[in-house]
Amino acid sequence: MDLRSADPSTPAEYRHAVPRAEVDVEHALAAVAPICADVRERGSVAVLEAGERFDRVRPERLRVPAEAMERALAELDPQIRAGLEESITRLRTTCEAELEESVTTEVAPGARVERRIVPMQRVGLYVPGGLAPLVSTVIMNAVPAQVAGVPGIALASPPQADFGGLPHPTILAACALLGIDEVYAAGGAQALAMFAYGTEDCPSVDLVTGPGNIFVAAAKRYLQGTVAIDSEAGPTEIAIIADDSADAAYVAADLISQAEHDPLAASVLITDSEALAEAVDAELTRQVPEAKHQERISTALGGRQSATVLVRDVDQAIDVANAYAAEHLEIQTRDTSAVAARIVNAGAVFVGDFTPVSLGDYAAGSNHVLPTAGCACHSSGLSVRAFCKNMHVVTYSAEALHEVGDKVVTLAEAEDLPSHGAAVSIRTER
Ligand SMILES: NC(=O)c1ccc[n+]([C@@H]2O[C@H](COP(=O)([O-])OP(=O)(O)OC[C@H]3O[C@@H](n4cnc5c(N)ncnc54)[C@H](O)[C@@H]3O)[C@@H](O)[C@H]2O)c1
Ligand SMILES: N[C@H](CO)Cc1c[nH]c[nH+]1
Ligand SMILES: [Zn+2]
Repeated sequence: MDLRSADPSTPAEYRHAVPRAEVDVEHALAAVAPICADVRERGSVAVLEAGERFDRVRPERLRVPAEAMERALAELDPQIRAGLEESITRLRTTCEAELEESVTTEVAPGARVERRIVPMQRVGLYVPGGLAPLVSTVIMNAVPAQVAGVPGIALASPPQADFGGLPHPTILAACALLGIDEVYAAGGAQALAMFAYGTEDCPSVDLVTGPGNIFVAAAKRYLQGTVAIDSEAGPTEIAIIADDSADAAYVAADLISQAEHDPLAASVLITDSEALAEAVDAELTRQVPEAKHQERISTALGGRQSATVLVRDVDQAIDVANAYAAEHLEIQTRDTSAVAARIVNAGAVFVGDFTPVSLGDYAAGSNHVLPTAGCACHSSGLSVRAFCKNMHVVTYSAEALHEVGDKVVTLAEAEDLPSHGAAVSIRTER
């Protein structure tokens, strides 16, 4: 990979140590805007036509028939089923532990404020299916939604020309395993627009979640405001902070593992050891030719979005990592927990030699739908919290209102909104 030295200037400028992929969300917006507008205008037929154009297949209908789901589950390889069930169990354990309780506070006698946790009522889950059928993403989207108690769950994944226009059978099988029965054969921006605007086949949703390629990330940005989104979970990124104690073969394997997602995927090594950098490069040279998706991997590793960043020391490595805000950050150094404790910007952090990103992709119990393109500075990885809302439920007794009423009236007068005050005094002066 390209070797760059971190600018010795202020950490704020480290953001530019490694740029994001060439085709970033801004550029893709021009491609997705007309697709979304067309779906808004023409509904399902626009979704089907976009699928024909970009996925080279037109399913008979957008909604996947129940028998196709049942068949897919019946025909699912038992070993894959066992893997999915383990992934579901571990993620469900985490989601149930993270589910927040409603809390009631009595701010004064007879004056109660309840923070009620309420699930979204209808959500649209997106599961990528272009370069690889990401069956694990069905789990990452559906389990937190189900634990949150969302009553209306719809899922979309691209139609596959090899499967008669249905989404990949393992994706359908995972849906059936989880009891998700509202599934659509739609991908990319057109799928998200279908969820956001609704069509004659698919009622609109309150929230869209799930990762995707640059067009999916751009569609999320375009549709924000029409529908809530979880985060821009676009082309995959891995950054690794490693010192000379790291195992170069592990580091190279992890960089390759995420590069195989997408030619636009970013693999970034941040190290204070030139020897480690050289050893990782040698391992990449050895391992990449043996990889099934070596072309896609080489493109990703050779892109401007991938690099080895040479830093002065681990302190500077932490500053560069926090500025870059990777989707996945691995830490393979001495004293990994001390380094992990200083990370503030990352989609998820993987600590130590035996916690590779691939573990989190499938079965760690963490969620693999994570913010990319620097969004980890302000956005979170998908969790049960994304599917819940806080709603204050306020209940005052007459006595409690009398106790605070004059102050409410005073503040209303101060804002020249006297009728606000009158709505209180009509009660307290009776
Ligand atoms: N950030 C995360 O949490 C996360 C998780 C998993 C995967 N990913 C990323 O998701 C992506 C999956 O990408 P994918 O392509 O395999 O599947 P995808 O389902 O995201 O995208 C495929 C869709 O893109 C649309 N499309 C293709 N070319 C287009 C064009 N020129 N204009 C408009 N639309 C077009 C098609 O409709 C197709 O259905 C990868 O980049 C992977 O790295 C990210
Ligand atoms: N690493 C991806 C997030 O960028 C998630 C994933 C799904 N399947 C394999 N990997
Ligand atoms: Zn992955």
